Amino acid sequence: MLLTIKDLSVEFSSMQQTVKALNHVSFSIDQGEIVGIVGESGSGKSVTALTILGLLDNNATIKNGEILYKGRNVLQLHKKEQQSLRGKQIGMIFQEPMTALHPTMRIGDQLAEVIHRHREIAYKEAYRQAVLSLAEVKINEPELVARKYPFELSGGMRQRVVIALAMSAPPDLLIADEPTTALDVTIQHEILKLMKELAEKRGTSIMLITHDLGVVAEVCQRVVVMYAGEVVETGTTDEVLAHPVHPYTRALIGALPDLASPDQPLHAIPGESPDLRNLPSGCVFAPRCDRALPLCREDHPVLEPVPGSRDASTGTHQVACWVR
Ligand SMILES: Nc1ncnc2c1ncn2[C@@H]1O[C@H](COP(=O)(O)OP(=O)(O)OP(=O)(O)O)[C@@H](O)[C@H]1O
Ligand code: NI
Repeated sequence: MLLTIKDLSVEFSSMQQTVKALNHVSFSIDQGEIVGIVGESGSGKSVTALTILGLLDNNATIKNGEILYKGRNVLQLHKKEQQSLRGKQIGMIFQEPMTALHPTMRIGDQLAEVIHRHREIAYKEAYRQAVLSLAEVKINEPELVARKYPFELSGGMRQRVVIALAMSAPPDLLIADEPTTALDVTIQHEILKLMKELAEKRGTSIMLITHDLGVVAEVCQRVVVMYAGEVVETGTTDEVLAHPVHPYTRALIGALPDLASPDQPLHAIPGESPDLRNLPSGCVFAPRCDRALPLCREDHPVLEPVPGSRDASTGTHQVACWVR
């Protein structure tokens, strides 16, 4: 495994209250694998990414767990080592491409600068490779674009540049947090396809954070479904989409726009996610669950292999639900 997260719990203290953002989160990402992390707003997707990257806010405390990257616990690295891990071994892409770009530096220079630093090659050669990397992310007329400033490009073009930057080291793992959310739908598909192609070509793993199960279905081999700071279901994308077990996963699938009958309204999931300052003692989803038993309100279910599932032999399909 390239990345293994074991039993990770993270809390934030703000205004004398404790927000339990992550509770015993465990999952792993294999070499070359594209894994989707899906869940509604506030489920802990970004906090998971920021913990891996060592970028948590100062009011965060890691209460429990470890994050093994190539067998080393990144939570025990010094600031300097974490910094060199970021960018060089683990690339990052966030929702808003402008935040990753220097506003007053030409595209080619930004890329060349990073390539020069990471690959330790002369600047002139780095610039030549920068132009090549623009061509690799399917930017037409790369020499011309290299001489432009970020504001001169469209949102989709900027995100392509950010992908080129993030892949320049080149990293073994790319963490992409809602990389296409700010883009319009046709551009979204192009960017996802590009990320998938590049990852396959280079053997890069991707942790793709999204609230959109449709995105997961399009590019991810495996999926981790999060709810209120917990992993509630995980497995191969095919298995989880075809045989979802957790009522929350089922609800997410039910909320997908039905391509066969586009006139159907979207099914929103009724109810609200729990208050992370005051979590229920039983299952976190029980208050919204239409199949909840008395047991579900009392006892907290943990992730366990789904009995009888196609993947049961390898134990990859797992669910945290009493009604499985
Ligand atoms: N610095 C912080 N201080 C206090 N609470 C925080 C802080 N950062 C995150 N949180 C809380 O942690 C929880 C998880 O947040 P996170 O950003 O991981 O959600 P998410 O799944 O990425 O949601 P979204 O889809 O909206 O990006 C939220 O309730 C959020 O309010
Ligand atoms: Ni987020």
